[in-house]
Amino acid sequence: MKIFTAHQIYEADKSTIKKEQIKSDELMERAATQLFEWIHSRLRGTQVNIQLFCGIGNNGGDGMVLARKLQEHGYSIKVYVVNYSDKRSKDFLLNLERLKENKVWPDFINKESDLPQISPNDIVVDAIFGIGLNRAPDAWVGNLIQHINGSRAFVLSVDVPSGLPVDRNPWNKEYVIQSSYVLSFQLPKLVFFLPETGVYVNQWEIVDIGLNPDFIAKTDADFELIGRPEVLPMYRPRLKFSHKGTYGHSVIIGGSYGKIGAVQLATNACLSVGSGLVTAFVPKCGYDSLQTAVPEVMVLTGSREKGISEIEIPFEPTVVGIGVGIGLDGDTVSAFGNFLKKVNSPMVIDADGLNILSQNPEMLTDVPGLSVLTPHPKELQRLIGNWTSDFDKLEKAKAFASKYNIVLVIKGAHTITIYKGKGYVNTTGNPGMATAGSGDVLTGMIAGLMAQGYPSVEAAIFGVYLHGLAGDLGVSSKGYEALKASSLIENIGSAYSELFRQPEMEQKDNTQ
Ligand SMILES: NC(=O)C1=CN([C@@H]2O[C@H](COP(=O)(O)OP(=O)(O)OC[C@H]3O[C@@H](n4cnc5c(N)ncnc54)[C@H](O)[C@@H]3O)[C@@H](O)[C@H]2O)[C@@H](O)CC1
Ligand SMILES: Nc1ncnc2c1ncn2[C@@H]1O[C@H](COP(=O)(O)OP(=O)(O)O)[C@@H](O)[C@H]1O
Ligand SMILES: [K+]
Repeated sequence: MKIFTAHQIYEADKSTIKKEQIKSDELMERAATQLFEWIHSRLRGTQVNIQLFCGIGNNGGDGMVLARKLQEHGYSIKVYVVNYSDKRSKDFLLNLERLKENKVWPDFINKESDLPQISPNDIVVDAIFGIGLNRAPDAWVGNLIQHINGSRAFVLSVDVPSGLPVDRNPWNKEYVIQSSYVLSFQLPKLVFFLPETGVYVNQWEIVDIGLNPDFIAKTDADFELIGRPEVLPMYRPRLKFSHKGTYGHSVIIGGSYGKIGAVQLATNACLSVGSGLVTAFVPKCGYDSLQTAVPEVMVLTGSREKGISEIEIPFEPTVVGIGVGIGLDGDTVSAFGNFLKKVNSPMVIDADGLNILSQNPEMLTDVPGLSVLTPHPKELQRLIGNWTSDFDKLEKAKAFASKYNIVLVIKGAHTITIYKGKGYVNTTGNPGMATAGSGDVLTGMIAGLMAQGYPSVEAAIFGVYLHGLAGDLGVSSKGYEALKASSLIENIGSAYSELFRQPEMEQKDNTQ
């Protein structure tokens, strides 16, 4: 699903109004009716106090329509107009009048007003600001937002949490609604998925308001949300008359004394994701344990006992995954640099492989094009330098990936894969995966997919999705705390099956 900027959403609104020859208030009616249906199907008339806080723009207009519908269906409502400006939108005013015709008179809140009582049992509808927010809310509006946040009531935000701009970080972090649930119109917003701004959104859901599908299809987006519909077409089925040679020979290079487990996890994941053959290249100390732990994996060793000091692979691998557990010893760094000069096939580079590159940036030009680099935030910072916000980080990451013609996988709660100026935002995974070795598993999975012929960017997007799905299946039996990296590997097979589960059993993967 595409992720649009605020400007693109306004354009989509306009093109819908033009194409369908409707008036803007009809689109507002349509949007807010969907909000009403969502609430009504859950509350089914339950008498709970619903307090609606509406701004004076179109987000507030949505709130006005919603208030009218709730009132018409007998709900107990209290409506406030947060009167932060005299530039009221046309459709807001129209729907304010319609509400008054229904004999509902909102209270107007301004700078001098007392803050209304909100009980923890109330439902708050947050329709103060939408995607039109273009500066920090005034202090008194900020205080109201803080008051709502402090109420412990369930807060349902219309389109976006009020105070959260969609294309940048908030001006004032305190002046943003902490949403229990966001009903967002038509397309998801990038801020829902970034570490600094995603914290304002507990859960979200898309409300389809029928914006012009042709416009959406033909408009290029800088970011795309990756769910099952996006990854399914990437899947490469196994062929009846295939053999292990069809699915590539992966080589995983890494490990040092005390860190052989990283290679064990990566090779095992590589096999489990479907690589035809897997060879590990490790220092001598890793030989016995690897051969015992993963008998399917072939093992080559270097000449040293505890670390890698030269890398010789006596055949042409389909793909190389390098860096897990490899360490930063001087001889290892030289071996890594020399190997980069020799290798032609795209690689997956992780962990200390990335740290070696950060410390020796001249080596970056030897990284084969279309290689996949998989940094966690700290490793990314070492590679691209400091950033001032998540938006700045993404710009820098895009420039870095384009400069070296690589795929950059920025790992996190919503891992973002960057390639050719576009970002692909993952939707699977959970905090149970914040555990030692889960990144090693991802390295093996992406390498194993590349070995099978997935183009690098698809291997990264598909691998990240499948890795997160394996984690989601893992927690359903193990819980968050007990999930280990090896549990991810155990669940790779089920994750593949889950991809093809019938839609009627489907669950929405739209929670944080
Ligand atoms: N355009 C359409 O046809 C549709 C728009 N919809 C709603 O419209 C919203 C966008 O509406 P608007 O563009 O009117 O914008 P908002 O309702 O988000 O904001 C209202 C106006 O307040 C002003 N403003 C921005 N920041 C401010 C601040 N800090 N303090 C004081 N004033 C500030 C701006 O001029 C802005 O246009 C969407 O989020 C969505 O809820 C929906 O009704 C769906 C259809
Ligand atoms: N809170 C989280 N939600 C979803 N996925 C997570 C979360 N925390 C970590 N992960 C995933 O787990 C992996 C951790 O990788 P990494 O930090 O390299 O771990 P390690 O170095 O221990 O292998 C990444 O793929 C990341 O996206
Ligand atoms: K809002």
